[in-house]
Amino acid sequence: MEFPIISINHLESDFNRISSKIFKASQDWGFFIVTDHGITGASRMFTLSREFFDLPMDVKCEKPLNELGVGYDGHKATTFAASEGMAFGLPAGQLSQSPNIHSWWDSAKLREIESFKAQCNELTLRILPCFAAHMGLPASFFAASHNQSLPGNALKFMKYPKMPAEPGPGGLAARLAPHTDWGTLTLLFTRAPGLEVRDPGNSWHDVPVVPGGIVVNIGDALSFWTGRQLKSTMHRIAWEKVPFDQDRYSIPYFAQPSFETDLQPLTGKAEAGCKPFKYQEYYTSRISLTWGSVLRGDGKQLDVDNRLTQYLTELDANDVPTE
Ligand SMILES: O=C(O)CCC(=O)C(=O)O
Ligand SMILES: [Fe+2]
Repeated sequence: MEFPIISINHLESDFNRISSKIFKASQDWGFFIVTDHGITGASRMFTLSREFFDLPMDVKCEKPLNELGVGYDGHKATTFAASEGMAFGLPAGQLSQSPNIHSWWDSAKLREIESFKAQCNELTLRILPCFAAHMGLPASFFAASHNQSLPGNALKFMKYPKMPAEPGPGGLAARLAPHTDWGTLTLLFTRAPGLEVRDPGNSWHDVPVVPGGIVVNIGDALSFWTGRQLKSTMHRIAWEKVPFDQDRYSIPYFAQPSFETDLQPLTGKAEAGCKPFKYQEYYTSRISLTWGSVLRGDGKQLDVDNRLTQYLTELDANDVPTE
């Protein structure tokens, strides 16, 4: 089974053909890679990411991640993730007003982040109409709920630091445990292998590294909203896929609908237990499951991880046959 790689150079002029490929890949895999997307500046983002993560830990920790998805999400070496992150949430143009950005991110750097976020947002607004078109909906149907109000779309710099030794049996499960994303679409910038996804046959499949390509995946919100016509697919970064003595960097961009978006299943398996709810309800439950202890500052991460693992297992059981 070939992992879908789709050039979107002529998306607007050859809309039916290219949007069909995107729709089909999202139904079958929930994942695909886009090339010829026009986004520039990813290298500069990786440079900023490295420079920031190289700062001393106590400096980075001054502004820990908040519930609006802004700040440093560090110290994580748990059963869920062995990573640190710097998240830039909020709707377009609002970062400079956030009290949660460390001063190392001066106004010039924040302008660069905002302009990269704006390019990612534009790409999101090009891809979302592909789904609407194939579901008999107005082109702007999904796009209209994005980016004007909270929570906005989040760019996140991620570093999975190298480890002093290979984790043994019973040690950390993965650099990033199997999970689904919460929002509508994720764009992932990465140059390093390591990401695996569930393929349509439910086996783990390596996501190829395509130079200049962006990995795109469907998140839970879009999957619920489309009555699970589009798949929100489990993905992970296993230890064996990245040498333990190497750092790994990546930059996901998480597009999200506004909090008040009603995720009423539009079509499909609405009757199969998909109850309607607002995106805010889902966001709040996922943020507390994933980052609860980070936000409370009590360090009880393991407990949170167990609940998240259980929750994701249940979600997985609804979506795909168990092994
Ligand atoms: O770092 C990666 O390649 C994947 C990141 C990811 O899946 C996530 O942050 O949700
Ligand atoms: Fe993810």
